[in-house]
Amino acid sequence: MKTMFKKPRPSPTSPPERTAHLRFSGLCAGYPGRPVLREISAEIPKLATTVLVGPNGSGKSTLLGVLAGVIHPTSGDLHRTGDRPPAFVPQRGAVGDTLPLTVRQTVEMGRWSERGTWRRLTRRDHATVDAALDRLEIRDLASRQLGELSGGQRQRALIAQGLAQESDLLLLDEPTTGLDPEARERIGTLLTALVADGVTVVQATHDLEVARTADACLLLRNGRLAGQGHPDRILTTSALARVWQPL
Ligand SMILES: Nc1ncnc2c1ncn2[C@@H]1O[C@H](COP(=O)(O)OP(=O)(O)OP(=O)(O)O)[C@@H](O)[C@H]1O
Repeated sequence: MKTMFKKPRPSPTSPPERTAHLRFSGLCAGYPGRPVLREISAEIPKLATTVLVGPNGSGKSTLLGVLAGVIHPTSGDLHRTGDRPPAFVPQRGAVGDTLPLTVRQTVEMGRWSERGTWRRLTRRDHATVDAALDRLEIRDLASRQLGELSGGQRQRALIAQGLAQESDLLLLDEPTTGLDPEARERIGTLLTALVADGVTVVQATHDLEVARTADACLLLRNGRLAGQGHPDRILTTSALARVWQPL
């Protein structure tokens, strides 16, 4: 697998196109004894929101894991622009309720990749953590235990941890699942604002309403790409019926 971090230089003769933040081809990945992603080739546009849509088990989380660098592809090429590692916000359910961590400690973990696990946080790290808490409007929850929070509050703490990484690529696994409409809208508004601030956002979602507001969509079925492009063009009634029909 090749991973490139340099910004591609546009050729003066190439036609204008939306720059890709990530580009991958022939990507295969999975778990020991369980291949999941099969020959996926697609692009994630820079400074845009992209949704990964597909039935349970279609490979959305696995693809996010590959883009985050936590799952290594078994074959294929992955090219990434930007010089900071991606920030990955896992599914809320994947984070233990019983972890003895406060909200502030959870968000501080977002500085570990920069600072190292056991090094003291600098004044700048603390300022970054405070800014992330403020952005998610959870500064008043900073000393509460993660396990005592509501689902929406915990989700905001995990997103704040992602923001504290100060990456230009934010990957989120179902950030709005199980949230009430107000919490969902709050997160949607935040993600749109992040794009305006220079962040490329990719989220896996089951929420077709959220998906239709994205700039781009990758539709997955059984580990294969069933479509990519603007949600209006990809999430048609017939495509959804085809993708959701039993295998
Ligand atoms: N850690 C793991 N070890 C083995 N198999 C796994 C593991 N995680 C996921 N799988 C399997 O990989 C396949 C794809 O799972 P994945 O979580 O990527 O799908 P998904 O589209 O995100 O699903 P969902 O919508 O249910 O979250 C499934 O068959 C799943 O059982």
